[in-house]
Formats: sequence, structure tokens, C-alpha cells
Amino acid sequence: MVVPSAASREMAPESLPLGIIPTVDMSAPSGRGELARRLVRACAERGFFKAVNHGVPARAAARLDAAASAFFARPAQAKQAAGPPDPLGYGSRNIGANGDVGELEYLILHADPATVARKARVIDAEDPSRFRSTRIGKDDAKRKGHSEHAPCHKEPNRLAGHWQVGRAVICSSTERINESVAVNEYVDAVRRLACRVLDLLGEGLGLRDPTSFSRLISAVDSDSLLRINHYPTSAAALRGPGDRSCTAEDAIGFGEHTDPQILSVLRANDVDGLQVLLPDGRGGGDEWVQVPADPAAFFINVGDLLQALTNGRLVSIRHRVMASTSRPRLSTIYFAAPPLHARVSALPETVAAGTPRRYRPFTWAEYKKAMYAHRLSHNRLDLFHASADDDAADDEHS
Ligand SMILES: C=C1C[C@]23C[C@@]1(O)CC[C@H]2[C@@]12CC[C@H](O)[C@@](C)(C(=O)O1)[C@H]2[C@@H]3C(=O)O
Ligand SMILES: O=C(O)CCC(=O)C(=O)O
Ligand SMILES: [Fe+2]
Repeated sequence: MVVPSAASREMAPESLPLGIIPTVDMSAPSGRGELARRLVRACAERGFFKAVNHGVPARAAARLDAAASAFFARPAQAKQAAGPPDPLGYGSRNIGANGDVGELEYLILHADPATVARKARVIDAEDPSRFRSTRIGKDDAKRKGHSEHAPCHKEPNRLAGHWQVGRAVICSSTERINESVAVNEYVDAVRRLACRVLDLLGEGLGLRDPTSFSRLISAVDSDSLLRINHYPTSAAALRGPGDRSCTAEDAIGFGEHTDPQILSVLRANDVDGLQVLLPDGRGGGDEWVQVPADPAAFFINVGDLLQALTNGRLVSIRHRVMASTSRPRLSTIYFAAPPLHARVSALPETVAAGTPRRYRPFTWAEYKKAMYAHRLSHNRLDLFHASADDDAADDEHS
């Protein structure tokens, strides 16, 4: 495992040194064109980058963290009432339904407010009043929805929902402008960041419609998720007394995998643990590189669908989390996904005689079905490789 020395250095325009995790300044100090080029290079050579000056208000992140921490501090029985993850909801140690385990507990929520509200009723049926929204100050209302960044194509939320974890209220509402919510406020902000990154990637790749990617994730019926992971200090706390099945040295927090969706936008507290698999540059294969924690930054990675949409030009990176023994790690990941019925197929600009179609077209629903049928570490895109017949059909078509 490698700990990069200069991982947080702003990326040089001409080269991407091996073993280094690119840092991209989203405020575009060198102009939009240069920002687009840097993002394409980071996503093509690494599939991963650290975004600084990203425009997501620290306050939105702090509110969500406070609510999440309050939830994870509740007694196990209370948390279990929000589970098991089906696949949404609260889970502990078990990841997915195929035998994967990790030293963590988590909440998986649909990013759509109506789904959050439905789940909330299940979580806290006894006391629906706890799902009330909180009223916030006028300044928040003014800030809400006013981004200095390029617009995203999301239609306004039509549905209201409220959700509470612990004593902190996480709710969503469009009933009144001066009502706001930790989850929705956060999701709105990270979705905007994701859209901005995707539009810039579209521009950098020279797509005829540079908004092709962001349109997929900003559709009203997008299937995006929000996941909050909590890795406690003592892994034994999750397993119960007497279980010595895993030592501190080999404790895997979240096993290696690629993210299936289009783009993942991750933020964590100041506890290390995230690692990415990168080529060692000496021809010796890949090695795990530690990603130094930075609570003020976002870590953004390409998902399987973006790899498929770009015909492999942008790469979905393998990553994992090692459990820490010193302090608990809290991370929040927004998985930007298209609607279930969306057809995922390499964009024409990425297919040429020398770079034939690598994957056969599929819908996100088909991909999800395959993903839930396999282990975490499975290379799911391999299941969708194009056959010689698909190539022939392509030739006929063109
Ligand atoms: C073992 C599994 C958990 C997972 C669904 C799967 O069958 C394979 C992909 C896993 C993953 C990894 C990224 C995200 O954390 C996640 C929510 C996703 O979309 O795919 C998880 C799934 C999960 O925990 O339900
Ligand atoms: O918790 C983390 O830091 C990352 C977890 C992760 O990769 C995931 O949930 O897909
Ligand atoms: Fe992941």
C-alpha cells in the first residue's frame, strides 16, 4: 500500500504523475476549457479526483453530518428499526445480499424526497410528528437554489417529505420556501456539483450535446442514492462481545469494488481509510494508494455506467475502505444514477473503427439486476461485453 506524498497538489496541466491522486480546483482559475481538460484527464487516467473549491456549502454538509451522527449514536435496536436494507434503509456489517461483510454500519436512502418520506414512515411509524420539517432562517431560504454554477436540468421537486434520524430532523419540503432539510439541501448541492462535473466532462470529450451525461442524472425519476457510512472505532462493537474473527490489522471497512452508477461524489470526516487501486507505473501491476482524508474536499469517481457511456474512455476505479482503529470514520456518498428505464449505450463520439463498441447496450434496470445478483468485488461490466455479433450489427447500422 502506498501513501502518496503530494496527493493534494493541484494537477499540472501537461502530465499526471503516477501514484498521484489528481486534485482539481473547481473554481476554474485557469478557465473553463482548461478545467474541462483536467477533468477528462483525471477521469480517463485515474477515474478519480479530489475536488476543491467545489461550491457545496459547508453548512449543508455539517447539518447532514450532525443528523447522521445523532442517528448512529442511537441504541442498536432503534437503528435496526430502519433496516434491514432492502436495499434501502439501515444495515450493519452485511453489505448487499451475497455474503459481503465490512466493519461498518450504514444508511442507504433514495435521493428522491418522496421515497425518503415513504421510508421515513416505516422508520418511525410510532411518532409521525418526528417527521416534521424544521423552519429555518430567511437567509437559508435565500441561499437555497441559488448556485453560482452552471444550471442543472433538474425540474423543481414536486413532492414533499420529511425524515428524522435521532434527535436531529432530516426533512424535505417544497410546501414552503423557508422550510429546508438536511438531506434535500445536501442532495441538491451535491447533485449540482455532479451535474457541473458531468457537463464539463461532456465538453472536454467534445460531445455534440455536452449535457448528455448530466441530463441522465437530473431527470425527475433518476434513481440516485445517498449512502451514509459509519465505521466505528472498535470493529468488535458491531460484531458483539467474544467475536475475534477479524483483527485490527486486517479489518476491511468496505471491500474492494467499483461503483455501478454514473458518478459518485464522496465526502468524509478527517479519518483516513479510503484507498484506490492504481497502476504502480513500474509494470508491476496495480497497488492500493491511500487517499489522505480531507473533510473540506469531495472525492469524485467515475462509475461503471460512465465507463460504458464513454466506451471505456473514462474508467470506473476500484476502491475500498480500511477500518480505522483510532477514530470513527463518517462518509457520505451521492451515487448519481439515471432513471431505471434509461438505455445505456456508448455515445457515438466515443465509437470509431479503431475503438469499437466495448459493451452491448443495456438499461440501468438490467444492470442493477445483475449488480444485486453478484458479490461486491465482481467486475459487473464484464457481464455486458459486446460480442462479435454486436459489432456486425453496428457496422450494418452505420
Ligand atoms: C454486494 C452488493 C452491495 C451493493 C450491491 C451489491 O450486490 C453489488 C454492488 C454494491 C454497491 C457498491 C456501491 C454502493 O455502495 C451500492 C449502494 C451500490 O449501488 O452498489 C452498493 C450496493 C448495496 O450496498 O446495496
Ligand atoms: O465509505 C467510504 O468512504 C466509501 C464507501 C464506498 O465506496 C461505497 O459506499 O460505495
Ligand atoms: Fe464505492
